[in-house]
Amino acid sequence: MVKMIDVTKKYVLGEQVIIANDNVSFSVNEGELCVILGPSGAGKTTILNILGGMDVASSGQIIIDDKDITKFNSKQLTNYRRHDVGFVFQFYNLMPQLTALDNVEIASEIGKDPLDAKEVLISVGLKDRMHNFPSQLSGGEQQRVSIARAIAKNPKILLCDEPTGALDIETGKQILELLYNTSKNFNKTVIIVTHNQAIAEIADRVITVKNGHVASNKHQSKPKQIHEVKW
Ligand SMILES: Nc1ncnc2c1ncn2[C@@H]1O[C@H](COP(=O)(O)OP(=O)(O)OP(=O)(O)O)[C@@H](O)[C@H]1O
Repeated sequence: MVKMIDVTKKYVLGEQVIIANDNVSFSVNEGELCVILGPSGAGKTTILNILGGMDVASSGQIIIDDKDITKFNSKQLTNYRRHDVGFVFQFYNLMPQLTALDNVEIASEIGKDPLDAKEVLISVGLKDRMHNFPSQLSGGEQQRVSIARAIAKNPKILLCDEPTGALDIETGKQILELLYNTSKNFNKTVIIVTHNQAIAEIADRVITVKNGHVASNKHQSKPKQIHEVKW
């Protein structure tokens, strides 16, 4: 369902050419939770940005549901970002002047087949906090809002860049559990980028990235449960 084939991304800075992704190939199935693991600078965020249509590959193909998004024009790419992809970031990126509910509704309204914003907020455990502003919520609660925002527009794929990076261990585990349940209950493909090895233990698939290329791609038939993971 999500397939990268020989994707290379080069950044040209004057005389300098930086190869952020070097012939990256992998695929992730529908409903899988995939962790892309690697050290700082390995090229993880670049992969996520290219998959999400926020950056363009220098070469290669990105097949999403049998369509090559590298062939999309800018309107098709905007539609793809709008309808097919949900993003979750390390620092939530919520709109501070809007309540949790409004933050989720504003995103769901642009979806073709959105889920009910209130129901999604209830499903992420925020039944009693949906009328609060982001500044009135803890980091973990804000991340739940941002996940609800991504889920509510009912995309095919959730792309998460260090979603637990700003959270303590326990809150981070709750967020991972939520992402795992999202992949299973909503049958979404969830891709998480992280440098935290422990997170990889809960994944259906672990893709390790080093110096811009895929060093390993492992399917885990029995991933660990969140409570078994230590970091
Ligand atoms: N816009 C850009 N212009 C030039 N170089 C870039 C740009 N974006 C990323 N790079 C370079 O590409 C390489 C991969 O960066 P990327 O952000 O994908 O790594 P990462 O694995 O996500 O790192 P981190 O975990 O630190 O976020 C790095 O060397 C980075 O400096």
